[in-house]
Amino acid sequence: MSVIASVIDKVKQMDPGQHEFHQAVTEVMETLEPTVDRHPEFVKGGIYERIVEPERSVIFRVPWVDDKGEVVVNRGFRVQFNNAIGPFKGGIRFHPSVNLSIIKFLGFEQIFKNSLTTLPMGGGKGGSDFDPKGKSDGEIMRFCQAFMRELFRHIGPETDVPAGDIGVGGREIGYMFGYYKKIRNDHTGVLTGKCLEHGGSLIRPEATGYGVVYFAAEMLARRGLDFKNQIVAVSGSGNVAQYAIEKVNQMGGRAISVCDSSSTVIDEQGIDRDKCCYIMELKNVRRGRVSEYASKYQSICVEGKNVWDVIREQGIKVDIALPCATQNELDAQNAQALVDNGCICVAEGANMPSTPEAVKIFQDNNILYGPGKAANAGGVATSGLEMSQNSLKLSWTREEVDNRLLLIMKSIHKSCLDAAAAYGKEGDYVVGANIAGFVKVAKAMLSYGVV
Ligand SMILES: NC(=O)C1=CN([C@@H]2O[C@H](COP(=O)(O)OP(=O)(O)OC[C@H]3O[C@@H](n4cnc5c(N)ncnc54)[C@H](O)[C@@H]3O)[C@@H](O)[C@H]2O)C=CC1
Ligand SMILES: O=C(O)CCC(=O)C(=O)O
Repeated sequence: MSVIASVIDKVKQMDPGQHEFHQAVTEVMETLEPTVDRHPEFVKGGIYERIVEPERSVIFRVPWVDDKGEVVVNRGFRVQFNNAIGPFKGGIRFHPSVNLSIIKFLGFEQIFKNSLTTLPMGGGKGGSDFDPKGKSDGEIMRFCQAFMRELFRHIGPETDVPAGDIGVGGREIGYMFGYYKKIRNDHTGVLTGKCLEHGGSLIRPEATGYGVVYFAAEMLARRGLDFKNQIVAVSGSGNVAQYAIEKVNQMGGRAISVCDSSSTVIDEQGIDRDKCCYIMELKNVRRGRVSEYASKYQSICVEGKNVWDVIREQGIKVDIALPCATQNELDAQNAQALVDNGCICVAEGANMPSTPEAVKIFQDNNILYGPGKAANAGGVATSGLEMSQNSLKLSWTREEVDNRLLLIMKSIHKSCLDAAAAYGKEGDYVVGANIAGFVKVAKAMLSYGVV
């Protein structure tokens, strides 16, 4: 049995039931096969076995008091996966589905994504099964403080630097940072995604959504295409989706969809600047449901279905697909429908949103397919820029950060293509992203000896 197959087997045996983690490991490991012959030193150094095992996983109790005065207990996680090239770095997710498998898959992906950014950041991820939906602001604050009451002892600006993810935005980062500062008496860059007033970076809120569009534009340019007049389907309606829509509009495309966990809205006229501002206010301030959009603007609203189901069922024509909601949201049936309807490009704003079967369909049909770890790396890259500004005690302008983001996305795109070509898989962004991200981390791990 090859070293790769035996590593995948061992992960499945050691961690039965961690389906998302198995999926992420299998997807990455299978594409690393060509590195085995090229780098016998990686095999000898046990790199393949070591890279699938987190440095450490912390699981902790998060007790807090709700508005009725009752004690609620949630579970907290921080998986510090790999710090070979820099401090552990990756977001925190608050969602009822969170478990160890999901946090491990996200932390594992983060290793390669962060390596691709060219910045010195290792991979980690955290979160809780806490459900922010319907909670008051006071409850959110008390939960964030309770979460940080344990997390603080595991993180630090040179150790592990968390940020946001699903259910964690500027408000939550503010509550967590405020509590960290209070109990450590230390105003330091221990979290990113902070508000501007306490050390955040301009463009960080926009970075993941803008970055995914910059990445897609690079892919399209290879075929002499761009965003102008393209019909773009976006899923989700949170941080990544909102700024992806904003950038699609700026680049002359027409974004036609959003969704949340209750419903999907399709607006074939296009979600223009004003409608996008409405969604931002609805989601970030009023914390309402996307179905409200349909009572304000002429559009289709379908309850209980995601964007990709609705697009398939209604036969809606889409040129570019940007899945920006959550893992495994886009399955084979919906991928086939996109292909059949003439879709030319899929760039993932979310982490692992396409199932393995969907990815195969995109690749078999020569669709420009940009996997999340490359296409959505602009968020963490800009977090890296926030860390640099915090260390320098400086704030860069909006233009400066946006320029750096654009250059980083171009560089990630090139690294993917270069690595794919170097390993005999010309044009394959999946192979390219995995190998380019992996080789740098593997070399760093090797240089430390067996630790
Ligand atoms: N925020 C960031 O900087 C980055 C986020 N990502 C990924 O992007 C994705 C979205 O994250 P954010 O926009 O930050 O989160 P968010 O919490 O701001 O928004 C998530 C959106 O997805 C929707 N959603 C979640 N689960 C869903 C489901 N089961 N069905 C339908 N809709 C669902 C939510 O309703 C919400 O609109 C996640 O996969 C995250 O890991 C990736 C890189 C960076
Ligand atoms: O900005 C960060 O550190 C994390 C972003 C993130 O969670 C991700 O890239 O999935």
